[in-house]
Amino acid sequence: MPGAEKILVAMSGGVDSSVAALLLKQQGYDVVGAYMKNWINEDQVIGHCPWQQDIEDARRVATQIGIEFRVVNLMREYRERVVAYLLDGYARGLTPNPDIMCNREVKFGVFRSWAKDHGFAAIATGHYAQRVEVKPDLVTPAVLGGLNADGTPASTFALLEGADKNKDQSYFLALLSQEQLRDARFPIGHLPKPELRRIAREAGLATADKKDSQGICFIGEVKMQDFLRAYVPDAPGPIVRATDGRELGQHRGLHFYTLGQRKGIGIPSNTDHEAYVVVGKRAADRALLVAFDHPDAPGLFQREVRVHALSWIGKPVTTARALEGRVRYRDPRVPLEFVPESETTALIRFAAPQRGLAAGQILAFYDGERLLGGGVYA
Ligand SMILES: Nc1ncnc2c1ncn2[C@@H]1O[C@H](COP(=O)(O)OP(=O)(O)OP(=O)(O)O)[C@@H](O)[C@H]1O
Repeated sequence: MPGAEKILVAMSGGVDSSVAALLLKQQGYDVVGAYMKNWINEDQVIGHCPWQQDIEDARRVATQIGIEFRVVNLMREYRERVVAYLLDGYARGLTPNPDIMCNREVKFGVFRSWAKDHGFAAIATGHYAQRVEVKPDLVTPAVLGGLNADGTPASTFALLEGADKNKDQSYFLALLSQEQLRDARFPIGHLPKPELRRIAREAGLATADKKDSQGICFIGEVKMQDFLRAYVPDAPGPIVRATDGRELGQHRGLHFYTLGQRKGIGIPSNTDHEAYVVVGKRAADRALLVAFDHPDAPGLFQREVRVHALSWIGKPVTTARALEGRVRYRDPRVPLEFVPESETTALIRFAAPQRGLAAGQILAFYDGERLLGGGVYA
């Protein structure tokens, strides 16, 4: 009986997860709310951290809804699995994606395990994404993560974009596995945001008018630049114009820059008001390569790219086929040809050249609004 299912709701202190908890409670589930304490600025290196306020907000909402509330301390795991990945990536000249890694490793990783260990059937979040059951025969049992006791394939789930296309967060779930999705619930994924706010106000939730969170997952309001300044040593080098090799200035470290970046390069535009954009990094002399922001700037646009660390939610795509891809959060899906080269790598041919595909970032694959999986730009 679904009414008896125990669900642990990840409550961030924001309005989306507040409404997620409310809806599950109204649907008759046995709901407990939990705030994940993942990153606290013990060293006071970085100023304002709103986590205490967030815990208070989450707790107040839990009380209003009438559910138990806990704080789960995952700081060690977060440091090991997300901060270490982040710092290692920057040290290697990549542009990591901590939000996506945090979802795979922490929210749907250790937090999910914690929930299962404590007798919960599933975890829920306030992501704008939709989980739907699909026919078992669409996915091989090996991918499903198991068979039922009678030998038939266990249920399979697909992940669809959130119904509110302006808020869709499926991109951030691109590296989830079938097993992780099986244990996940997205109670607000079918709602348009204005409707969600209305529900929150009508229920008088303390977070009804709280503004949406910004910045990277769990590092709270801290901007990535401040985080890097505090945790990665400076490694200066020249800023070089890619088109003619002319040195234009100095930078403090390649980790402050990413392919396609225009803001904060520190080199003024020329007299025609043309802006510089980052087009590459040269490891040998730590040069930051820049060019005027034109479609033909060397290295800025790519029609072909390789991805590695392929990850699939359902059946892996093992033969060349036409798919769609989202090259970054909030970009529209674009057509591409997926050409597998091994189990974990593929060559991607975009129908139209794509701008600023930084090594270390994630390409998410879609079949229409169904998220299939993702890979990391080489
Ligand atoms: N510190 C946290 N503790 C518990 N759950 C969290 C935490 N941070 C994020 N989450 C969960 O992950 C979901 C997506 O996180 P994100 O940071 O993108 O928030 P959001 O979309 O603004 O949602 P919200 O309005 O609930 O904060 C949240 O809705 C919540 O379920």
